[in-house]
Amino acid sequence: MTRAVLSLGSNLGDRRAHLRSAVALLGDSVTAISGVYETPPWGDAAQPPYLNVVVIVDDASATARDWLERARACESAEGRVRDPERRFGPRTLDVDVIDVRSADGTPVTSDDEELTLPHPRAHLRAFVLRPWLDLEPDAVLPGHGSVAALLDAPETAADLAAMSPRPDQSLESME
Ligand SMILES: Nc1ncnc2c1ncn2[C@@H]1O[C@H](COP(=O)(O)OP(=O)(O)OP(=O)(O)O)[C@@H](O)[C@H]1O
Ligand SMILES: Nc1nc2c(c(=O)[nH]1)N=C(CO)CN2
Repeated sequence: MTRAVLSLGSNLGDRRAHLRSAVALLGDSVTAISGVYETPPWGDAAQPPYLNVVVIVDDASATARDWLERARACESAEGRVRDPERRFGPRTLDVDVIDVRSADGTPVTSDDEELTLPHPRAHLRAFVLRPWLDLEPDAVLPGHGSVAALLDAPETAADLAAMSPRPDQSLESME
């Protein structure tokens, strides 16, 4: 497997610094970084807004499981503490594996609780779909259709309207 779409989010501490550190840790595998968006918290409203980006990563030797391990390593490096009482609560860094493709472009699917692919809630999250669409206007989320259509759906409308581009927080100079 070679290519993955990762969603990075932060709403505690120096949010941009956490995102930057994660991109640096992912290293040469990063092939594209979206613009940064300020986004309303999804799933648990009583927390500060997030900064979110999507990155595309590519590594011919990486399995889907390797992308999960790398995502977890980024979260640990940024001091992510899990609160068992708040599934979608605040965090220094969240890195989710959204979509993985094998070398020929075939989507990798998995029902494993440890690694579900595509990510089971990505189709409901404007904070994933909007920056992904910026990078790949023809993107498709396997099992759910085009990312552009998902962003037109009522499920994502309110969050899409409430999120805003933050060019002042851009990570692009790291590419
Ligand atoms: N596609 C995936 N990407 C990241 N983690 C996943 C994925 N599928 C399953 N998991 C599992 O989900 C567990 C919980 O992850 P985490 O605490 O980051 O969840 P969350 O970010 O609060 O919620 P969400 O998964 O909805 O983004 C992880 O330990 C991981 O093993
Ligand atoms: N806006 C936004 N909301 C979230 C995010 C995130 O990255 N951005 N991550 C979460 C963890 O699942 C829960 N809610």
